[in-house]
Amino acid sequence: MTLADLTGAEHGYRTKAGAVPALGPLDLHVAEGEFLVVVGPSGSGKSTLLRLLAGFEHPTTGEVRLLGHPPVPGRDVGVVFQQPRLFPWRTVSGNVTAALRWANVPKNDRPAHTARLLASVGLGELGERRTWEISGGQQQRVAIARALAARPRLLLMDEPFAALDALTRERLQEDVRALSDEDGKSVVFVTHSVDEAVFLASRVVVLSDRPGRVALDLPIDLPRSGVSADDLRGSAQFAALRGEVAAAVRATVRATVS
Ligand SMILES: Nc1ncnc2c1ncn2[C@@H]1O[C@H](COP(=O)(O)OP(=O)(O)OP(=O)(O)O)[C@@H](O)[C@H]1O
Repeated sequence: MTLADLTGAEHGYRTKAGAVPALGPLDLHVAEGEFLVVVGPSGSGKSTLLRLLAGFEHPTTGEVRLLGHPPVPGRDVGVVFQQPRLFPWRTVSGNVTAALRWANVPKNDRPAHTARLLASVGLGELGERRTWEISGGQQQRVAIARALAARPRLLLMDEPFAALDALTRERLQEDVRALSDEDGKSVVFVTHSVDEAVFLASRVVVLSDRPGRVALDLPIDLPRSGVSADDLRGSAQFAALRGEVAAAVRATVRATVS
């Protein structure tokens, strides 16, 4: 079954200076279990695409459907942003428990769910810390656990690792890849990094310059188990796919400049 569908979807923002066309028209279908990574130049409408899927914005024309219906904010989707946006007055556990409360998980079940979610993002030992007592990478792990709390059918991630150092970023990529594979979780993930896109994705879409349209739609058939992350990143197949995506991104930028 198709999980999410954009059909002839366009979005423009109204500003004092007039309408700003941001995205589309776009036909894009996200299948159940897919890890779709969207790459494109700055301003090509990647965040707008996520906002449409989350139901934060409605298309100016065309249709957006999630499980066959217009998306409703907070229902069926979890969102992770570039900044973790945690509640500083709560502990790490408290941040996840709050999300479980919003998801109407019964009070007695919340401690066990919180422990399971924190363990799944590698934070089993840090539940009692305050959010300022953990690193940026760990804060982003809390944000992921919080987004998963409501068991969303679709996880939307908007450049979630952009502010992290290179090593932390690679560790988080490996963990998110494994997490989505174990869970069969459907993900739409936005990044500027071609390496990150090819490593994470089961499919990469490159958007053209604003208003973004599909410039490349490429299945990524890299093995999702049985190979170490280092071997995968060093493989000839990875290099070939990276080359193909990078060429499409360069072409969108050239089209903008010329
Ligand atoms: N609230 C808004 N009001 C007016 N214009 C907006 C608004 N949000 C985004 N835009 C414009 O819409 C276009 C697409 O923005 P969007 O944030 O979706 O792009 P993006 O690809 O995510 O960019 P980046 O890679 O820089 O984060 C841009 O030209 C942007 O300036």
